[in-house]
Amino acid sequence: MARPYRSVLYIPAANARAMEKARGLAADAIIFDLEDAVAPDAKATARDALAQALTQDYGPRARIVRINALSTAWGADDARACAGLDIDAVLVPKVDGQDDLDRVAALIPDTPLWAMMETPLGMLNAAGIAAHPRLAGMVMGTNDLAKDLGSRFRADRLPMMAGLGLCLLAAKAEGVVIVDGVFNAFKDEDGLRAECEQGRDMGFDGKTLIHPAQLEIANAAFAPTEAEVALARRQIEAFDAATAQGQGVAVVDGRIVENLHVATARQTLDRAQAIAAMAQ
Ligand SMILES: CC(C)(COP(=O)(O)OP(=O)(O)OC[C@H]1O[C@@H](n2cnc3c(N)ncnc32)[C@H](O)[C@@H]1OP(=O)(O)O)[C@@H](O)C(=O)NCCC(=O)NCCSC(=O)C[C@H](O)C(=O)O
Ligand SMILES: [Mg+2]
Repeated sequence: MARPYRSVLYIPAANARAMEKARGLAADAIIFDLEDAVAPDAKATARDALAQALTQDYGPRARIVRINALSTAWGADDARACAGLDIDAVLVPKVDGQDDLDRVAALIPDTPLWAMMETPLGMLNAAGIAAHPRLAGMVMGTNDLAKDLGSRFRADRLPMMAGLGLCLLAAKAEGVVIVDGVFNAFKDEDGLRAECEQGRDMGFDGKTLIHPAQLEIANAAFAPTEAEVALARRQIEAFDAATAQGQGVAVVDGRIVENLHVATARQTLDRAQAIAAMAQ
């Protein structure tokens, strides 16, 4: 992961004030939304407002545009408009399979694609979607998924686990970024913190967010803690010392450290470094 994606903030492209405000917010990435957060009558003006907003400097924050599906009246125009924008990725909603990405790729020559993972078919085809040559990231769409599953919202997200797990496996197998779905109750800090911790434990790179008040909690949850960074350094030092003496295993805090643990430790340090670079 060359850059962090702890906090990925949705902003309706019809909301000029929010797009301006985001230039100073502590988000690792921004999703400028032309899809569900924009009313049908506002789609065309939102597209124009977005093009204007993207002439501004968003600093180190990744800029991602969520277009409408090509099956809608707006999708093709959104895709063509993206081809001329200075952005990091185009996010395609309701991806069921590779064909959906092929169709968008044909309209947008070079920009990396991200996929909204939010339909039952998308879950079942996650491996193929992750393997698409233009795909660079996946975003869980847990609201649409719950709608299609007919599932209830639960704090432990048990009904979501099969879908979350399939998408995580697919993303990790292909080495693409994967961020968790939104937490709708944006004033419930404890609920958000718990869901971020769960997502971090599962292996997500970060969380999609709907309000600036959610940024701090997600940024903290998906960053390595000071203790994790310190442990990673000690593991690397201990392993280096062990190998210098011809041994393949070290022991730190009563636990073995082998080369695979060193790989994880290096990832932790790389992640901490990428996060520190965001603040500069
Ligand atoms: C949820 C909101 C409608 C709340 O808006 P509002 O009532 O304006 O909130 P506040 O008054 O508390 O706002 C305080 C200030 O923060 C700015 N603000 C608010 N939201 C954002 C934002 N997302 N990005 C940047 N800035 C934001 C306000 O402008 C205020 O600024 P100031 O004037 O300086 O005080 C609103 O937060 C909102 O619209 N959120 C985004 C909703 C959205 O994008 N939804 C679609 C994505 S979720 C989804 O589709 C999931 C997926 O597809 C799935 O299936 O699960
Ligand atoms: Mg959705």
